[in-house]
Amino acid sequence: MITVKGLQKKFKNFYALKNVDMHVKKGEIYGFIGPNGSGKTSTMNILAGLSRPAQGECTVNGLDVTKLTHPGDLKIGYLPEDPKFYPWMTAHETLDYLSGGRNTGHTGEILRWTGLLDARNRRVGGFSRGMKQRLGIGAALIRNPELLILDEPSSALDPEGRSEVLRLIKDLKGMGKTILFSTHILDDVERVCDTVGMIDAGQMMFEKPLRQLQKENTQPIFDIIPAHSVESNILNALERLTGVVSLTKSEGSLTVKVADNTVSVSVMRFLTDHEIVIESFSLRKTRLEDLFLHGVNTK
Ligand SMILES: Nc1ncnc2c1ncn2[C@@H]1O[C@H](COP(=O)(O)OP(=O)(O)OP(=O)(O)O)[C@@H](O)[C@H]1O
Repeated sequence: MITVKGLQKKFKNFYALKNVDMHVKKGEIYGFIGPNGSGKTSTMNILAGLSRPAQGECTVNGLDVTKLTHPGDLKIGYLPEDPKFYPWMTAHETLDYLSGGRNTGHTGEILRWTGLLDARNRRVGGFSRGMKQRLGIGAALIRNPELLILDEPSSALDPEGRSEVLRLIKDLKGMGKTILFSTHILDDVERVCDTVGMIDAGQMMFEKPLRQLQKENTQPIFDIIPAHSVESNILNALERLTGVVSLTKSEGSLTVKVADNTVSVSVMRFLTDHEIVIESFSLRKTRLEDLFLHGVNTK
């Protein structure tokens, strides 16, 4: 759906984008992450046909965006970082206006889907941030595009508003749409994305399926919470088990560092043999948050 190669963007003498490669596949949710000022909006504006790159190849929906005569030719849905609406229009009037007065059935559907049906006759000027954002997503969908580019759709919202927006993004995927969205909230990426691309200072740091990223960064550490306290001689025996590298005990939980994931079998067997009731047994995953901080700080 989107292929970007060697993308550069220059503002006077400053390169906001130095070398960006991206591949967004049909039907996926792609999370575009990066710290403030890293180049997410600059990239997305180019992809939406709103700005021209200094250099690089950029194909969106089969069209070369560097040769567009009008952004509307792209047939995508675009939600800017801070969507603006006429405050005196109602939600219904806004969507009707954006659809060019066509497709009124679709407008009703969008109002229902975005949870704005009851508020359809209220002026948008009085809408909360979350309502405006949902209206913005609805507006991006008004012409039924296959690809949606959403710039920070959830970042300025409270947890409930974020959950609602993430639900809409998942729904869009269910409708067969392709979604590229930017965010700096890594939890949101972990909740909905298929692929993650990370940009820092105008350069892509990585682009990988979320599952692969999580797998590659899984640490062989088990966090075990026993239901009752475990005697120290049993803990010592557990620490001596083949494959166990170290064991640390803290406030009712055990941190067991192992050589690799397969050691889970003998650790579980040990716990069963010693009739240790456990409340939780989990393999620790490196959170995207850690990767992000690591990637940014070790550059
Ligand atoms: N019109 C402009 N003129 C000059 N510099 C700009 C312009 N637009 C963006 N920049 C600069 O380009 C860099 C990338 O900005 P961009 O808005 O793309 O980042 P971002 O990742 O979207 O940041 P944020 O998360 O804060 O929105 C920043 O250093 C920014 O100051």
